Amino acid sequence: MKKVGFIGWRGMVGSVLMERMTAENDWAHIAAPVFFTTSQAGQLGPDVGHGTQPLLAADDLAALREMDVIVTCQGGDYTKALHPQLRASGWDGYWIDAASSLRMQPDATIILDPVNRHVIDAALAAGKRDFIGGNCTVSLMLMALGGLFQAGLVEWVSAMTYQAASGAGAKNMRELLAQMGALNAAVQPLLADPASAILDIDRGVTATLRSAEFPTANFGAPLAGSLIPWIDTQLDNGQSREEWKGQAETNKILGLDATPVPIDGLCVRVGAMRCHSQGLTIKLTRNVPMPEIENLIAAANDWVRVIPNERAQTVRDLSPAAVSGSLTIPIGRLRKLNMGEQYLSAFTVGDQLLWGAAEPLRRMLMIVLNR
Ligand SMILES: NC(=O)C1=CN([C@@H]2O[C@H](COP(=O)(O)OP(=O)(O)OC[C@H]3O[C@@H](n4cnc5c(N)ncnc54)[C@H](OP(=O)(O)O)[C@@H]3O)[C@@H](O)[C@H]2O)C=CC1
Ligand SMILES: N[C@@H](CC(=O)OP(=O)(O)O)C(=O)O
Repeated sequence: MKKVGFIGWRGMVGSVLMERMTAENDWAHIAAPVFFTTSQAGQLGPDVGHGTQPLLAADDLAALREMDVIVTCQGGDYTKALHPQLRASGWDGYWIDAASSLRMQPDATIILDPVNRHVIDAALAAGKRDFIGGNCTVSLMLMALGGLFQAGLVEWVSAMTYQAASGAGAKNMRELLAQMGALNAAVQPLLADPASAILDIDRGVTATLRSAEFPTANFGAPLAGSLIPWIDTQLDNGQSREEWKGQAETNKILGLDATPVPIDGLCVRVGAMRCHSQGLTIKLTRNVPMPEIENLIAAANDWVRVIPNERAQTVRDLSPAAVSGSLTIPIGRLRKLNMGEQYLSAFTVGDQLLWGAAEPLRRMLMIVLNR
């Protein structure tokens, strides 16, 4: 059995990974998992059915080099610091990583096996060793639209996103709730009085959103009762880095770098907790009837679910509230747009901590362990 080391296992993404591995009984495939830490070396690690062992230091190169497989959810700074040292030392184990740092490196493969198992298998056969989870928005879009890409039906995509607080980290999720609480508290007496005027309540909310005391240390702006139309850093061409990832990562995942499909849009942070939603405009390469489109999308993988373009089911099933904590990828609002028969609209929602982060890593680990 291969030796597997875990770094970042107690963070938000790492905890979801641990939960999923337990739910799928994955620990049975690992003789003695080794847990590392950047801050708690020597303390007892988690018990995943093999007893507890002291945590090892995550910068202990000798201990890391003992591993056949390293799975890290620790973040990009850790990857940038340790991965080059390990490879320079001659370590040729499998590196499975949630961080973005290595994704576009020529030797790295972006993993989303329900969509690109053929790319992963080719990389393994070619002796590649770096397998990196994709950007959450990209992975969730591909889980939803994989059937259309597979059929060669996508000429281009414009994605307008509605991204959850969790994508910015655990502290940001707390800050969103603190903002919600502050807004409610500011107008509580007026809310409790059914005779109060709604415009007075609204004035109180707006004043609170704009007040210096409103908690914005992590987001840098109000999110509850508002939104933030910029995610990640600014690029010279006017895109945000999150928007740039759409085309770059999608084409790398699909192995289409030679003839890339154009993908662009606007990425927006909204007050959802852990589900990213996306409104998609798709230009098809040819006019295909709606039932065929729906069949292609639905048949692409075991998690995508087509929601009929009908009000009651859409409101019930196509929202962060419905999807949070589940692996299901609903896609709905499917219809041809006024622009013409080759223009398709779609709306999809996905849990960004599951298919957006932890699940592709978990599945890649199982692919490697079962080789
Ligand atoms: N958040 C997301 O949506 C996504 C994140 N990623 C990637 O995953 C990386 C990790 O993200 P995320 O899980 O959100 O990061 P977290 O901040 O939740 O965890 C990162 C590390 O912080 C340390 N830590 C310190 N205090 C605590 C505490 N009280 N509870 C838990 N951990 C603590 C842990 O390291 P230690 O045990 O060593 O102290 C932990 O591994 C990101 O940097 C990114 O590269 C990828 C896709 C999506
Ligand atoms: N940038 C994403 C989360 C994330 O971690 O993305 P990446 O893995 O590409 O850095 C968001 O804010 O929603």
